[in-house]
Amino acid sequence: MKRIVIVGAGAVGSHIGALLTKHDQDITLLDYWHEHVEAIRREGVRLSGMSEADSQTIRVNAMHMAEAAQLAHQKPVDIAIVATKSYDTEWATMMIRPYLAADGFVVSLQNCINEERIAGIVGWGRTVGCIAARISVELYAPGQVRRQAPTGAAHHTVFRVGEIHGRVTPRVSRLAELLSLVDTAKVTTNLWGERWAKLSHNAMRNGVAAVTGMRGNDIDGDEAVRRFTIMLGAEAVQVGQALGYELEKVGKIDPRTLARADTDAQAYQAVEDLLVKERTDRVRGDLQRPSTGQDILKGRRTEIEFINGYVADQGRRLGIATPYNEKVTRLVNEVERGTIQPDPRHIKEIA
Ligand SMILES: NC(=O)C1=CN([C@@H]2O[C@H](COP(=O)(O)OP(=O)(O)OC[C@H]3O[C@@H](n4cnc5c(N)ncnc54)[C@H](OP(=O)(O)O)[C@@H]3O)[C@@H](O)[C@H]2O)C=CC1
Ligand SMILES: CC(C)(CO)C(=O)C(=O)O
Repeated sequence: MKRIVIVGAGAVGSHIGALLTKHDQDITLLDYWHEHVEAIRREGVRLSGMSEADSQTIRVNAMHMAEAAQLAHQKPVDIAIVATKSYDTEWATMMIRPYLAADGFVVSLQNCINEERIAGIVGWGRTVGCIAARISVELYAPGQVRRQAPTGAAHHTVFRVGEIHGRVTPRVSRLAELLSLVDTAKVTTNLWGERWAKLSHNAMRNGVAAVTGMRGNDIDGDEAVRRFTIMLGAEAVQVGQALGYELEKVGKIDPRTLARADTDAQAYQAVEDLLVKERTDRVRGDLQRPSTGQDILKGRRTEIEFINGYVADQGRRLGIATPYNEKVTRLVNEVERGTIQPDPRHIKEIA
């Protein structure tokens, strides 16, 4: 059996680690947050979801980051899943590197585009990417994770695992098989197109949640805020396409339509209809809050420079204007510094 260590047991890491453990996999969670690790050791990971039936408590092997050196006395790590925030990627990879098996590898199970950061430490050959599309989890108390997206059905694949070069290898096939114990999973031959599509999705929702303090369904329910998210998405897709990526769908939205939505009224309407429909169809629960919004509530650093900030940086490099992504990045920075408080008006006034 493969030994899997999850470095960064936040909402995503704890959720996946608990469900893999439930399916008898060899999982170790590794995290800095003392109370969280202690709560898991005492009581297990408490999962809840959109219905009562989703509630369960699973005992999981958890280690404090300060105990990581103990790994030297244990079975080498076959798969290290990095599920930290993007700004913690380098040290997390550096920390786990000495404990990897000879053929061990590191998987970025994060948002944003962190594979190059990981490859800089363990090499491209030991780097794998995995997108988690529509999992919507929140670590709202030590050891307690709530999910606000239904589990994937036949029409939606949650985990998309891919090699950097796009070929289907035994190790990514095996990883997708493992993740399918948690939810729907597949191997993608288009990791970069998936990554940029998810980045565009996050560019639409995460910064806006942080600046407004709004939850996912409220964002889609407000015409002015919704307009702003569509502009963000259009810019993000334009930049991704200019970089040469063949973007996959952004949520349910065709990227070519989204790219035109800032100038073409028909394209705009098509995107808006989909966003409104997602809300009606309840593709996310009412408690769902994009992770950057969760960070603000918790008074923690956000990944904004890796989401909207990154889109704006790449746009600048290519000579593509990204005023909406620039603006939301600046606003989130101000919220983080406490010079403004989260409020929908920051966005509504511009939109
Ligand atoms: N949440 C989601 O639905 C999704 C998230 N992602 C991505 O996955 C990656 C991990 O995100 P996510 O799991 O949401 O991150 P979390 O914010 O849940 O956890 C990240 C880390 O923050 C610390 N932490 C979290 N909450 C607290 C708290 N209240 N007090 C003290 N420390 C806390 C923990 O340890 P430490 O102290 O070591 O920082 C934890 O490992 C990111 O790249 C994110 O964008 C991708 C898809 C969906
Ligand atoms: C759930 C989703 C897609 C919301 O933007 C996400 O990835 C996040 O919260 O970071």
